[in-house]
Amino acid sequence: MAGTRKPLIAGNWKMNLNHLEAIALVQKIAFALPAKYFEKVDVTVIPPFTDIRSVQTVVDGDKLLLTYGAQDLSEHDSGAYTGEISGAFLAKLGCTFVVVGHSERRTMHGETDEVVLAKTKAALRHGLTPIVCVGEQLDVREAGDHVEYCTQQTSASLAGLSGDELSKVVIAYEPVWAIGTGRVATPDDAQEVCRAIRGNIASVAGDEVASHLRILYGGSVSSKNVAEIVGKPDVDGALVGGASLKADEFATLSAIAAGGPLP
Ligand SMILES: O=C[C@H](O)COP(=O)(O)O
Repeated sequence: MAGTRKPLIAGNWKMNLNHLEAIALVQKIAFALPAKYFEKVDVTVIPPFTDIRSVQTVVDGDKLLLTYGAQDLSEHDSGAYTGEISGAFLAKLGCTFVVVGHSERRTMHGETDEVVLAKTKAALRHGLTPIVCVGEQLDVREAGDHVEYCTQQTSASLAGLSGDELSKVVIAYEPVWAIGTGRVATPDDAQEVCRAIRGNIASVAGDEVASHLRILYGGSVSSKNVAEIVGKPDVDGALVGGASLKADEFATLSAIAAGGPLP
């Protein structure tokens, strides 16, 4: 992580925790992370849609410094799209971030780079910060094509965005083979791809935009490995799945990303 970029720790709860459990978890995380940590790290939680209003109430009521977001949004703003959620609704609920193109949505819901791009544009239209996910499958990694694959996926998922728009995006590199498997990429693996993604952004938007862009790593991040991963120069934080569901663990890894001390 370079000095000019503040690390971001984002806890993607996936389809876990109801709204009552969400309130309890947010309160525990907040209790474990007093204000001093937020000078050095941004911490956000990404609960299911049905929890967001409850999380908003706790964050606003207790004036918490952690932010929150959503796991997906519609590429459309309103209309006959049953089951979809507009970015306008998320903005109204005070969301800061929205995850776009997570590999679970790309794989299970057939989201293409074109859909990811449309959703990224929708997020930006509504003043949300998209966390755009890219990452290779195991066969791509084993063939040694992961760098090219991820830079191409990044280009296609962000195609045509202006430098100003790109400066409002967060990218998350999540090798699919490391998600939920306990098989974490090495810090050097994460650095290799994050560096290439930054270079790719620099080639289309210039060094200034690229040098301010936050690029996260995701895939089996925990308090045991986060220090080494975010210690790499082009890795600016983590998108955390399983370890974000336990308050102590999530607070500890956030504190480590802040440079300590442990809570
Ligand atoms: O969005 C988070 C990632 O999919 C990582 O999940 P994980 O930390 O459970 O491997």
